[in-house]
Amino acid sequence: MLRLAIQKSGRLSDDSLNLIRECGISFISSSLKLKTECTNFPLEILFLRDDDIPGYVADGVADIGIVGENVLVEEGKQSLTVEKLGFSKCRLSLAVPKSAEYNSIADLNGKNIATSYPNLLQAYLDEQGVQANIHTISGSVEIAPSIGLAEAICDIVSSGSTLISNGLKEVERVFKSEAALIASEQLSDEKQQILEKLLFRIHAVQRARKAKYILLNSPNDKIEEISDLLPSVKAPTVLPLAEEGWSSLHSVVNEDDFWEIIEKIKEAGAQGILVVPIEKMII
Ligand SMILES: Nc1ncnc2c1ncn2[C@@H]1O[C@H](COP(=O)(O)OP(=O)(O)OP(=O)(O)O)[C@@H](O)[C@H]1O
Ligand SMILES: O=P(O)(O)OC[C@H]1O[C@H](OP(=O)(O)OP(=O)(O)O)[C@H](O)[C@@H]1O
Ligand SMILES: [Mg+2]
Repeated sequence: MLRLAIQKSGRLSDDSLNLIRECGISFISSSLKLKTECTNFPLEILFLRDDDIPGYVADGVADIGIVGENVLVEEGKQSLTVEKLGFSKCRLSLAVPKSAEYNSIADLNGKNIATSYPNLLQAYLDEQGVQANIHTISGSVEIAPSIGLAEAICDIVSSGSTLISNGLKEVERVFKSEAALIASEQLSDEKQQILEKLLFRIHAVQRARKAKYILLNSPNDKIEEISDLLPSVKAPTVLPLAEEGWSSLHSVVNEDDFWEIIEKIKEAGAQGILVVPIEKMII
């Protein structure tokens, strides 16, 4: 059985659990139970504070984990990374009061900066040649300037609304982060095999998230032109329609290119275009 550590409750929790569920893995979860065994896959899930996850995985108490890269790098455990997972995207940024004059990072020389990420911040300040006093606090960092604890802060930003609500402006981006899957360096062969099975499923889910299945009707004399516009896993499927002179074309398109492709195939004569989500994609 492979032990997976995920965040009990917070910004990583829902997406971590959804990913496991989308991999077809079932488990019973309740907010009070901090450990659960999956019913149809050799996986046990531990629900922990996110800061503890890299340490548990490094010590082999948990075999794998899902954690933000910001926490991972802060704790000096980036070597445990297996791969990025594409959710909980955010950045670690420096911010100062909206009214403060700020021209460059040099303005932070000799200033007090409050943060929960002292290592990441120190590395950034060193790189920039700035000497400041770092005050480590564990949360509600955005309050620090307004209570006189610091002149600047360094904290997680996503939409930026927490900064705005607290009268702050973002001035420097220190680190870009997203959720990552991490694994212990001492997995047994058996556990390694389970991890590979899990990764196979994760990749199928991730590929499917980015892709759409597209179905359309095409006059037979336009099949070639439209097929050339459609990317696909191998080649588009072409099926005859009950109406003479028409065919149905099926293919897979990337979500990012999707609107551009639709415009082009419509111009080329495609009709009755349907776009449907894909649940899993194995290539
Ligand atoms: N606003 C956000 N948008 C996107 N991702 C975020 C955001 N805030 C944090 N994250 C990411 O999610 C992780 C967990 O954030 P959260 O705020 O839930 O942590 P926490 O309060 O330290 O939780 P815990 O109680 O587990 O210690 C962060 O380390 C970061 O990688
Ligand atoms: O730029 P925004 O979209 O406003 O997000 C940024 C905020 O999100 C996180 O806190 P969270 O809301 O998770 O609460 P926490 O302080 O309890 O961790 C982070 O610590 C910021 O305060
Ligand atoms: Mg935490």
